[in-house]
Amino acid sequence: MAKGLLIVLSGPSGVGKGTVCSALRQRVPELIYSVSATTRVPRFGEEHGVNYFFKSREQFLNMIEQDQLLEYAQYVDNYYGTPRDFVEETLNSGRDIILEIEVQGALKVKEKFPDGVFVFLLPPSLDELKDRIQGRGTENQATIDHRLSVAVDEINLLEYYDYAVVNDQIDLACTRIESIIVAEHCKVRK
Ligand SMILES: Nc1ncnc2c1ncn2[C@@H]1O[C@H](COP(=O)(O)OP(=O)(O)OP(=O)(O)O)[C@@H](O)[C@H]1O
Ligand SMILES: Nc1nc2c(ncn2[C@@H]2O[C@H](COP(=O)(O)O)[C@@H](O)[C@H]2O)c(=O)[nH]1
Repeated sequence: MAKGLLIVLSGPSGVGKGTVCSALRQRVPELIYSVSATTRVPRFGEEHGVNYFFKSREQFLNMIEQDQLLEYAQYVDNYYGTPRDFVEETLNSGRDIILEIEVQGALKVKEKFPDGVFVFLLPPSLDELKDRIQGRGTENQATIDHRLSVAVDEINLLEYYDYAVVNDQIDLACTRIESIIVAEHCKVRK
């Protein structure tokens, strides 16, 4: 059986990865979502096992030690990582999986899965990025400033990705990513 596609969606904080990914999953229900582990505290309405597996620092370090993570990164004040077994089992069963992760982690995944499809989501402008992250209202000002301060360095790593998608409108960004997935399925593998 052919393996599924590994799709990695990255981009700076506040660009709309979560929003676009949710909309994409509504349109492509067979697309499996990789739930990450994190040491970040849950935001209002977030659920363990749905949005993230929320872990203590000790539990997270234990997952690293047990080699349970495909990749992990320290981003701003917390750890984030992708549980390995779920990704491998999904791909081996022939289903496509999407990882919504930051750039350091995405580049580690690329080393392990060079055949993955790496999509970078871009904001229409840096001012719009700032407005979106501020407008979400989930982080304090110091965290927002920290996240924005790494955003330009993250965008500078765009060249390591296969596709750049501008998230100007959610529906359009989804259509672009859906088209990429269709094209990747039609690709002649050599
Ligand atoms: N195309 C868009 N136009 C306007 N607002 C948008 C668009 N896409 C997302 N947003 C808004 O921008 C904010 C940030 O979106 P979202 O939380 O999805 O970003 P993210 O990239 O997942 O952020 P993080 O990496 O911090 O988790 C949200 O309030 C969301 O509603
Ligand atoms: N390297 C990884 N990055 C991840 C993972 N899961 C999420 N993320 C990214 O972290 C930042 C911050 O997320 P937030 O939920 O606190 O706003 C964002 O860019 C996420 O995409 C992961 O498993 N590995």
